Amino acid sequence: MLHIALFEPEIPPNTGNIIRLAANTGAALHLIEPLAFEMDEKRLRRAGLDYGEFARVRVHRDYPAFCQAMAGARQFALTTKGGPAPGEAVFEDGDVLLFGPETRGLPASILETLPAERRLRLPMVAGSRSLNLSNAVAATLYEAWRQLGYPGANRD
Ligand SMILES: C[S@@+](CC[C@H](N)C(=O)[O-])C[C@H]1O[C@@H](n2cnc3c(N)ncnc32)[C@H](O)[C@@H]1O
Repeated sequence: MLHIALFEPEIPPNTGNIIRLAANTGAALHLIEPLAFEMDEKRLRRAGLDYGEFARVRVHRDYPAFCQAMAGARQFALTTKGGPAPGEAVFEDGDVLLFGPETRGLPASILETLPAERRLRLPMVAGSRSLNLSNAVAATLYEAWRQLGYPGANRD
């Protein structure tokens, strides 16, 4: 299973899109606190999500707690300051795809802990600043899932 991790996400509709994306692809979703919003069932329903989609979401109290929970898993950080594109990485079952908050990106203190080949950047044309968070997650997750052969997918 692939793991998506959102570090301190700020914008509820982005997280809502990513909850649906995780449910659609069989990925696990990890939200790393503090969150800029509440994740209760009533709000999720209002956002068009159902409880089944929320069931695969785990909330972690901070980044060290997340690392402890995911000990042994390889983390790939997605950053506008990164190097190789996701298509140049080789993903494995159990990998973590880690994304930063909408207004700040991932802090240097986290990026510095990862080797350069695990800091990835989605290519953009010159002059672009960044992709929307949920688009960045979708593009990266689909590349990783493709590399694994789309396990669990109904391909009829
Ligand atoms: C809206 S962006 C953050 C923008 C922030 N000002 C920055 O430069 O990092 C939110 C998150 O989406 C991901 N992201 C957006 N565009 C990306 C890109 N071109 N390559 C890799 N990750 C990207 C990163 O994880 C980023 O932290």
